[in-house]
Parts: sequence; structure tokens; C-alpha cells
Amino acid sequence: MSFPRPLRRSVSLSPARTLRLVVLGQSAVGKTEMIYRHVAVIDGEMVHFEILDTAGQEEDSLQIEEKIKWGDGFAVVYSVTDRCSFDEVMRLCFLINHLHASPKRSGAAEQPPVVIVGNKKDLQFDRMVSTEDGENLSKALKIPFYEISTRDSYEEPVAVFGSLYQELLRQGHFSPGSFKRRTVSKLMEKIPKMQASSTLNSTGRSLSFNSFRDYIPE
Ligand SMILES: Nc1nc2c(ncn2[C@@H]2O[C@H](COP(=O)(O)OP(=O)(O)OP(=O)(O)O)[C@@H](O)[C@H]2O)c(=O)[nH]1
Repeated sequence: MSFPRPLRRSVSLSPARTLRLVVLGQSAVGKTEMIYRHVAVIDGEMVHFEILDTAGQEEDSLQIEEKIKWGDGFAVVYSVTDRCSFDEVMRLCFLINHLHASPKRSGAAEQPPVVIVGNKKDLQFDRMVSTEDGENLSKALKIPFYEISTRDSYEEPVAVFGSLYQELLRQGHFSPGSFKRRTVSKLMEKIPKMQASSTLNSTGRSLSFNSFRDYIPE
């Protein structure tokens, strides 16, 4: 007599990858509402997202440049209720391109992974930037575009991160562990777990990275 073998489901995950994302945009567009750490399994791979936001007007351009250099992928956020924040998007996209221009990126055409994000789409009555405006900018810059509401949806910001990850994979541009990157990862370990893992805490407030520059070795 033979007993049926127990069904064993084996899930084999490749070693985790880490993707460093920088969230840029003018003040009050909703950057802080995006999660700070997120772990997801994408196509059988465990992916750690480490997410750093810039602090709108409070930061000087040198600080923003350092964060841009740290990042692997970028979400440039505006609020659909704020025309000025939309006008800032193009400048930030050019800055990212400029700072990440590298001979390693094959030829001149390859851009670093960037997405444009129009946030607060739930505020339909306060809209100052139409969906079409966002789409036109996206076409002109050849950068993917999403309209989301970080207030209403957890899935939408996660989809933004997922698309940046896919683009990085496509470009084969994961860069595991220069000294600078490992050092910053250590910094990320010190972040209180207030918005850890894959739960969105939309009430949580910004983590301050005023001391960010201290962690970048000369
Ligand atoms: N209605 C609505 N409000 C939002 C949304 N996302 C953020 N907010 C609100 O917009 C305000 C500004 O959001 P923050 O996340 O502080 O904006 P920020 O871009 O981090 O601003 P700085 O820290 O000044 O750079 C807060 O009151 C948020 O609650 C959204 O999708 N819909």
C-alpha cells in the first residue's frame, strides 16, 4: 500500500535585489505619502525598494544632486492640483539625465529609469493639470507617466516602483555594492521601522535626511 506523497510547494527565490529610488518634486505634492521601504516578489525575485524623498523647497540643489547620484531609479512627482509643480517636472528630468549620463549606458539614447507621477488625482475639482498635459509631457520626454492618488490607493505607488524595477532589469543596470552604495544601505538600516515592509502607513510623516550628506564618503 502506498501513501500519497504530501504535496510540497517549493518556492525558490533568487537572492534579494535592492533598488534605490529617489522621489523628487516640489513641496506638498505628496512625496512623503509614498512608502519608504517596500519588499515585493516580482517574477520570483525578492526585491527590496529603498526609497528616499527630497524635501521640496527646503533642500539646496547640492543635496538634491547627491540624492540623485545615489539613486538607481527616479519618480518625479507633481500634484495635479498645482501647475507650478508640473512645470518643475521637466527641469528635474533634465537634471537626472545630466547627472546619470554615463558612458556605460549604451550609446546616447539610454536614459536612466525615470517615471513621471501626477499625484492627487482624487482631487478632481481642484485640478489644474489635465491627464492630457501629463501624457503630452510623457511623450515629449519619452518617460512613462502615471496618475495616482497616494491617499486612495496603495497599489498605484507600488505599480510605479514595479515599473521602475522592470526598466532597470531591462537596462541590466543593477549595480551591486560600490562602497558608497553599501554605506548608504547601512544608513537605511537605521531608519526606524515606522513605514517598514509592504504596509503603507499613509499617516506616517517624513523621515528626515538632513544628515544624508554625512554618510557619503568623500
Ligand atoms: N487629496 C490628496 N491629498 C494628498 C495626496 N497625497 C498627499 N496628500 C496630502 O498633500 C499634503 C502634502 O503631502 P506631503 O507628502 O507632505 O508632500 P511632500 O511632497 O512630501 O512635501 P515636502 O515635504 O514639503 O517636500 C499632505 O496634507 C498630504 O496628506 C493624495 O493623493 N490626495
